[in-house]
Amino acid sequence: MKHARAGMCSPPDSIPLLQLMVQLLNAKKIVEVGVFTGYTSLGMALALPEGGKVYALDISDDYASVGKPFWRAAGVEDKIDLLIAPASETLSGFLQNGQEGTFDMGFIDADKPGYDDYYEKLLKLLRPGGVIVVDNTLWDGMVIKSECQDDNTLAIRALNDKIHKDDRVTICMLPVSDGVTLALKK
Ligand SMILES: C[S@@+](CC[C@H](N)C(=O)[O-])C[C@H]1O[C@@H](n2cnc3c(N)ncnc32)[C@H](O)[C@@H]1O
Repeated sequence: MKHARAGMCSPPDSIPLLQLMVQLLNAKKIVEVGVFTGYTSLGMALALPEGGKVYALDISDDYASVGKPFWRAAGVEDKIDLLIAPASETLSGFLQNGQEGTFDMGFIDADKPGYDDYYEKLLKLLRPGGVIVVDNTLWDGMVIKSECQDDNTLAIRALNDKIHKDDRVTICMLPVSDGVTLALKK
């Protein structure tokens, strides 16, 4: 909370939701795209069973290293693999090394123009019945304001429209925190 950019940290109400998803899915293998303070990684790792893993992807270790002391203090450091690189490359690497269909859950909370690519790659990486959790899908209400035409808003608006029509998934958009869409892979 003392970090200069603490406003990017996910709000507390997203943590019980993520933890419930981990338990409902009996998840053991999770990808998180966008780690920043490590708060959501910590929340999901605490809900994982022994042997479970969060693959935590971020482009910057400046941000991602903020959470490490908290992961250690909570005893979940060995449940989180921090992978520092552009998330698109890391996800492509997972696909290339045969991990398609092996993940239970994905959580997207990174650069908004990258969301569509992360969504497509996560859909391939998830097993049928796995869930992608997409954060910020209400984007502070800007998604319904036609005057908002910046790159971030356009990217989220386009992905919302695409997911709504996407027959590869069953969806539910929740008005939790800044809008959270759950997309279950059929
Ligand atoms: C909104 S923050 C994530 C907040 C996090 N859920 C938390 O609880 O603190 C977004 C993160 O996405 C990361 N990010 C931005 N572009 C990225 C990219 N191309 N690949 C991977 N991570 C990226 C940023 O470095 C930042 O840490």
